[in-house]
Amino acid sequence: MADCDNQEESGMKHYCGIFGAVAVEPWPTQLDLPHILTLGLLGLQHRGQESAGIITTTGEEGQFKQKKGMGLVEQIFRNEDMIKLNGNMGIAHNRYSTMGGSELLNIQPFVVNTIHGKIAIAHNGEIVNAAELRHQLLKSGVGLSTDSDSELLIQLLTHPPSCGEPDGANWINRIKAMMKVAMLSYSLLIMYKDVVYAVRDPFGNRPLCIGKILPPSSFISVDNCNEKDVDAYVVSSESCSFHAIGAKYYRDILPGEIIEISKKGIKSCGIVSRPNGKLPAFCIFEYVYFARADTVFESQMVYTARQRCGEQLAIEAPVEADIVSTVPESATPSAVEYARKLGLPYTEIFSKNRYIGRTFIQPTTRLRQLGVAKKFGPLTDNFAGKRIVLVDDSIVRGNTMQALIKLLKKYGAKEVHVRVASPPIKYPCYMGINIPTKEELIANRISLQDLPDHLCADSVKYLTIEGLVKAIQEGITTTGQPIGHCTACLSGDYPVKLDW
Ligand SMILES: O=P(O)(O)OC[C@H]1O[C@H](OP(=O)(O)OP(=O)(O)O)[C@H](O)[C@@H]1O
Ligand SMILES: NC(=O)CC[C@H](N)C(=O)O
Ligand code: SF4
Ligand SMILES: [Mg+2]
Repeated sequence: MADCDNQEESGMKHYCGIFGAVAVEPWPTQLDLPHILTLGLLGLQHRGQESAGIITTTGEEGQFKQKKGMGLVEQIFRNEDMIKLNGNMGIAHNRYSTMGGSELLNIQPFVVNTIHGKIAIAHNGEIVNAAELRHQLLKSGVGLSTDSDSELLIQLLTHPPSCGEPDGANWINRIKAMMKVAMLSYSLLIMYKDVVYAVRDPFGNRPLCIGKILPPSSFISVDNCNEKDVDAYVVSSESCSFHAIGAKYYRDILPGEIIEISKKGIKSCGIVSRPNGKLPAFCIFEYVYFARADTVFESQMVYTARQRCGEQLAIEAPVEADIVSTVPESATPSAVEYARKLGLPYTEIFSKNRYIGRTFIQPTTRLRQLGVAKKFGPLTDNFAGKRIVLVDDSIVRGNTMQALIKLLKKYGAKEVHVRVASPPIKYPCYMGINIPTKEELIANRISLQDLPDHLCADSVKYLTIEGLVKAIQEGITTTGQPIGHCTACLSGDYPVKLDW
């Protein structure tokens, strides 16, 4: 049996969070925009912990104010920064780097000067044809100052579209021209003078939704309110960030849609279609693991979608046991529902230290070999002598699962049956998620047959791809829109043909 105790990395990481806010007229707004943006970013902290930035403007003279820094939101934005960032609108970004190192230079939002004034951009995703776009831009005489793919998008926007601009800058046409050449994935916020544009790539690979801040005493519904009832519009990678600022989820931005937000309200400026009538490819792992459970995507709460995955897992892979438990956090809704479906008691067996982050400095070898014991403590009384079903949302390298089972067995578990609420991850992702190389993925290293032995488990079963897609799509109630999800890391079926 291979020993993974000295490997600490776990999970699929690297996805950014973007957040924007525009106060409605009259300007100057009475709202505290810098705090709204900071709290918005804080609600998206799980999506990016390397660095963060906020850019605001009064929207009047085209000037931007900015604050950027390495680290967590709380460490970067201080009260004195809030005063300096005062404005009527702004965009913000939490970063996990996918292209371009994790350093000051690459912190977003990016700003450039154009012939019409400054523009700023915040990007979540990864451009799959970045190498080709970089080459074309450099060849056309554009100088680039970073290795980031997001800089390519802002540089593309500085170019007037081929149809020309007889009446001055036409940002919708520029955005559409950029969307024609930049291949997924991107959810974007673009700020220019007194307008923020919110954009999702035609496949809708990364999420983006709109919320409304209504007056605190308002009883008006978010769907039926007039524009004059709204204090501000907010845009976010996930609706979970709306709770802390008193905003209500209004709707998702559709795949390929361009939304214009100004002090007058929001306006949809059209939808850029996908090639050959292909279906959308919203990342299914946003549901499985990335997003916070209280987020709403495609009209359903992530927690509820995860519950359905657990229910489907119970249908596909039942097992006789005394208790069902979770690998906290993101697997919990699936575990709870797996237990309910099979009529087994759900019991917590781990206490998780929530303060162990990714930036934890590598300690000495002796301490490092304690592996996940730094992250999880066993609740021994709850499981000693019992047959356990341990549910996790995903297995990537297998480090977490192997170490946890060893811990459970060491403290007296009788049997441990692993049930995974998503299928084996076999392929890399080129769309903004840093999945380990093919060779590091446990599904490519160890056969299903040998996996229980490798993990020290009594049995291991995964949810099927069909089961996962069914569980996710069943809860989507929006009508009239095509539904489709990317499952490329599970199936090898990528939304666009890749050249490498
Ligand atoms: O197979 P591995 O490479 O070890 O990674 C898999 C684990 O990583 C993730 O959890 P994570 O601890 O990142 O966060 P969570 O609290 O959201 O579950 C995921 O939920 C699995 O538990
Ligand atoms: N994870 C992301 O969405 C990253 C955005 C962009 N590719 C960057 O590296 O900055
Ligand atoms: S390959 Fe996997 S992680 Fe990447 S976008 Fe598709 S479903 Fe999401
Ligand atoms: Mg986990």
